[in-house]
Amino acid sequence: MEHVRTFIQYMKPYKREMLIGIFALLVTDLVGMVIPWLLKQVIDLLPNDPAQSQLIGFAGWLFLAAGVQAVARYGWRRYLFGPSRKMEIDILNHLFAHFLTLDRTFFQKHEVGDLMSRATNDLRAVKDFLGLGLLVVLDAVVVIIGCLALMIYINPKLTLYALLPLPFISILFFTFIRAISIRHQSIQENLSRITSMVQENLAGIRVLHAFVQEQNEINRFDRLNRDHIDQNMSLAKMFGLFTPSLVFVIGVAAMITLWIGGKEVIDGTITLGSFVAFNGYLMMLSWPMMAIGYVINLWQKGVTAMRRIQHILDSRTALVQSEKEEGAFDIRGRIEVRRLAFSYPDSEVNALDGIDLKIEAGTSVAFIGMIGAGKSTLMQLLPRVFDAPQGSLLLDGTPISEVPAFVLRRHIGYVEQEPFLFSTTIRNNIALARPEASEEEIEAMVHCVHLTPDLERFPKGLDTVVGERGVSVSGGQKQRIALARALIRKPRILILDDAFSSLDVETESIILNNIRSVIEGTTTLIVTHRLSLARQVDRVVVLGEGKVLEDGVHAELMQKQDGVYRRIYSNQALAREMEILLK
Ligand SMILES: Nc1ncnc2c1ncn2[C@@H]1O[C@H](COP(=O)(O)OP(=O)(O)OP(=O)(O)O)[C@@H](O)[C@H]1O
Repeated sequence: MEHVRTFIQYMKPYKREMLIGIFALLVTDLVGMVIPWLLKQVIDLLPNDPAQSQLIGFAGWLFLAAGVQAVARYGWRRYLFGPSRKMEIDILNHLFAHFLTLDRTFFQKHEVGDLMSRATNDLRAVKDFLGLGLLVVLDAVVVIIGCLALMIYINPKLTLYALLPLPFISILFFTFIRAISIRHQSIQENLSRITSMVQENLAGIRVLHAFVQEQNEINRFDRLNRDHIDQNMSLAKMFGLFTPSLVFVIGVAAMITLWIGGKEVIDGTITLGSFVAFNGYLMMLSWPMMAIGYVINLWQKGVTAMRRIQHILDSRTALVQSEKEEGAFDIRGRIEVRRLAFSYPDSEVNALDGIDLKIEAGTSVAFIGMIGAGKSTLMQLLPRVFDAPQGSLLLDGTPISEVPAFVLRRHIGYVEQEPFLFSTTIRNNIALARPEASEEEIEAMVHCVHLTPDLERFPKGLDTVVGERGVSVSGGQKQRIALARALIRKPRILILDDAFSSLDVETESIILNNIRSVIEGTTTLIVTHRLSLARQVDRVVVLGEGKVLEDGVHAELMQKQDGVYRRIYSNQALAREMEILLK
C-alpha cells in the first residue's frame, strides 16, 4: 500500500482532468442504470393500453439516455486514460533523472537489461494500474452500490435471495489472490531476464559472431522464453479457473432470481416491469464481479511493478554528499594520498593497500605496474567514481569527499582505455565536455590530438556520426576523440588511463608533443604499460599488488640494480631492439 501511496502522488498535477473523467464515468454509470428503469415504466404501462405519444416519449428518453451515455463514455476515456499516459511520462522522466544521480556501485549491482525492463514493462504496468485499474474499481463501486440500492428498492427479499451465492465470491477471491500474486512476481522477474539477455547479446554481438555462439545463445534464449510461457500459462490457468467460477456463481444468482422472481410475478407481488428491471440490474452487477479478476491482475502487476521501480527510486548514490558551494573551491591540482587502502564494494581483498603519495600541482606522473596492480582503481578515486576512505585522499589539502563530485569532475579530464562515444557526431562527442566550445577550439583540439588526417577520410569530417548508429571508429580514433573531449575543458587534472594503448609509438609521441602546451600547469597522471612514455614525465610511480613499489624520476629508478622499473624497462627496450632487428 505504501508504494501505491507514493505513486498516487504523480496524479496530483492531473487532479482536474481526472475529476472531469470521474464525473463522466459517474454519468455513464448512472445513465446506464436509468435505462432498465425506463424499460420497467414502459413494460408496466403496456397492459394499460398506453397512448402512442406516451410510447414515443419513452423512446425519446431512451434515445437521449443513449446519447448522453455516448458523450460521457468519450469523456471518461479522454480524461482518465489521458492523465495516466502523462503520469507514465512523468515517472519515466523522474526515473531517468534519478538513474543519472546514481554512482558506479549501483550500476555494478544491476544489469542494464533489468533496469530497462523496469523503465518499460514495469512502467507500463504502473500506468495500466493507475489508469485502467482505478477506473475499473471506481466503475465497479458505483455500479455495485447503485444497482444494489435499486434492486433493494424493487424487492428486498428477491435481492437477498439473489445475493445468497455472494460469499462464494469472497471464498474464490481469497483462494486465488495469493497464487496469482506469486505468479505475477516471477513473470515480471523473468521478463527482466529476457530483456537483459537481448540487451547483452546485442551489445556483445561481435564476440558472439567471433566465437560462433549464435546457436547456443538462441537455445538459451528459447529456454528463457519457454520458462516465460510456462509461467504465463500457469497464471492463465489460475484465471481460467477463477473467472468461470465467478461467472458460474453469477449464473446461479440469475437462476435463483428467475425462480423466485418469476413466482412473485405470477403471484402478482411484483410487476413484470420491476422483474425485468431487477434482472437488468443483476446483469449489470455481473460485470463488476467479473472485473474483479481483471482488477486483481492489474493490481498485482501494478503493485509488483511499483515495488520494482520504487526500489530504484529509493536507491541513493553511495558517494558522501557535500553541501559546499562550487565557489568554495579553487582547484589547483595538488594531490595527497595518505595510507590509502581501498576495496571494491562486495570484495574482500584490498585493491589498494596503504598508498602514500604527494603530487604537486602542475606536475606529470606516470603510473606503471603489472595488470591488476591497482592503477585504474587509484585513478578512479580522484573523480570520485568510488569514494576513498575519509581522509586518505586530499585535493589541495581538502579531503576529496568534501568536494562535491560535480565540482571535482568539472576540473578533471579523464580518458580511459576503452572510452565510450555517444551515437552522435564527432563534434558533439568532443563538445560534450564543454558545449559552449567554439568551432576554432574544437578544430584546434582535433589537430592537437592528431585526428585531422583521420577526419579527412571520414565522409562528413567532424559531422560524421559515430557509435551504434554511425560509422565504426577504430580503438585509436576513439581514444583520440576522447582525449580531445577531455582536453577541451582545460582541466586542472588530466588522467590518461592507458589512453594511448591503441596508438603506435609514433602517433603517441606526436600527440604528446602537441598537447604539451595545452597541459602546461595541469597535473597530469598517465597510466601506461609503455615505458617510452615514462621518460617524458616528471616522475614515475611503480605499483604492485595495491602498494607503491618504487617512486622517483626515470634516471633514479634506472639506477636501482634490482628495481622493478629497471627490469621492465630493460625488457621493453630489448623487445624493441628485437623488433627493429627482425624488420
Ligand atoms: N569494479 C570493480 N569491482 C571489483 N573489483 C575490481 C573492480 N575493478 C577492478 N577490480 C579489481 O581491483 C584490482 C585492481 O584493478 P585495477 O583495474 O585497478 O588494476 P590495474 O593496475 O589498472 O590493471 P590493468 O593494468 O590491467 O588495467 C584487480 O584485482 C581487479 O580485479
